[in-house]
Amino acid sequence: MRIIVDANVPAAETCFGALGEVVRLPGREIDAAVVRHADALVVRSITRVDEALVAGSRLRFVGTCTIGTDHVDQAALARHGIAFASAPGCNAEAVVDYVLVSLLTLAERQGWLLGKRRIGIVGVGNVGGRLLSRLSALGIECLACDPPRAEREAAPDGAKAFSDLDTLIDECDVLCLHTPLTREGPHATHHLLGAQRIAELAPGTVLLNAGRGPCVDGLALRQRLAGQGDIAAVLDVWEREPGIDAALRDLATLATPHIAGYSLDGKLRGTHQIYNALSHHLGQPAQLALSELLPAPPVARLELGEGIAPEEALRLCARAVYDVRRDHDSLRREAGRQGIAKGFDACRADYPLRREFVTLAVGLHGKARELAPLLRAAGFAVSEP
Ligand SMILES: NC(=O)C1=CN([C@@H]2O[C@H](COP(=O)(O)OP(=O)(O)OC[C@H]3O[C@@H](n4cnc5c(N)ncnc54)[C@H](O)[C@@H]3O)[C@@H](O)[C@H]2O)C=CC1
Ligand SMILES: O=C(O)C(=O)[C@H](O)COP(=O)(O)O
Repeated sequence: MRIIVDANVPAAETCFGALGEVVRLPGREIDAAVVRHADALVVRSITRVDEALVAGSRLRFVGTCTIGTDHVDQAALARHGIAFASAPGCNAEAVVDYVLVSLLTLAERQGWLLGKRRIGIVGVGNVGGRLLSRLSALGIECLACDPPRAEREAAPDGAKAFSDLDTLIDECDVLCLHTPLTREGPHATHHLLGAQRIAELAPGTVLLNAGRGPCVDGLALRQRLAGQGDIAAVLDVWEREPGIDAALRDLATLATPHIAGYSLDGKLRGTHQIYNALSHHLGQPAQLALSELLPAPPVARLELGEGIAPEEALRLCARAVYDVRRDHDSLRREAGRQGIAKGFDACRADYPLRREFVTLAVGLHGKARELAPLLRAAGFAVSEP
């Protein structure tokens, strides 16, 4: 059994080595010639899995260790009788950490309080739903937009859990996009934020996209940022990755190379979900538990004494786990050194160790104990001695 695995999949040998011979390759080098003599293929989001890749191969299983599946032509796999699995929700907590750190960073730079902003969440699935829960627990006012869910979950009394996108644009200070990329159907998301909606954003709005790049019209956004300069953008995903628009990157307040979900925890969950799926496909029991793959966190504990303001405490704890400014700076630096596309990929291939908020235990002392509900709501493990 020959299993081709993307070189960016952590713990590949540990997991898939138990099921067959593992051959590791950079995702962009996985082509039809490589796949021809493989039985299983394990990818991340940068390998386009389509008719041209799989036709003529003896593949029986394809797994993507990612949430997004827009790089996989599932109809082509079905035509060739190839089983498919993805990893729903695997890195959703990491994306929520990314959003919180980014907004806390922006709040610090621009001099506002996150707690005073109204946040619109577009796409309320595994990522958006967790974001909504954490922000609501923090006492932050949120509006949620998810037309497919609104249709499925319409309440008999007509009560509305969801708003439409134009209401979010009118009423929110921050818009967070967490939609999949779809190009067809009544709720297609390609250029969901197109030129007209971008023109309608009120001055001062923050637009954060951690879904897929083509959900936003990058040219229209660049023109708005360059022309009026009165909104702010936090962009993790881009049209035409890795050859992204350098001018748009320069105009974004925070610009990162598609790493919102790149916690070690999230990546290992993705590997483990596909390991389970392939084991199941082969009719073998999965022997490895996820807990066996995760190391101890590098920063396990932080002690807070009194005298620290609530949002400052949040920012401090968040940055002890993950500081988004590092990823913003490394994209700029590596693009300068290697060119935009190579730099973008290099930042992702050599991504430093990052864990999730839940791995940080926060000790609270004296009056700082009052911060316990806030820090728990943000996702940290809090202990009050
Ligand atoms: N930047 C990054 O590193 C990452 C990006 N992602 C992206 O985020 C996307 C969302 O992830 P999950 O929440 O786990 O997916 P999910 O499938 O659990 O949720 C997506 C939600 O979007 C909703 N939706 C679909 N069309 C919509 C529209 N036109 N307007 C508003 N809502 C719409 C769906 O009904 C669903 O509830 C993924 O498909 C992936 O593309 C996911 C993980 C990491
Ligand atoms: O899970 C997803 O969906 C993502 O966007 C991934 O975090 C992207 O990671 P790569 O597949 O590009 O390594």
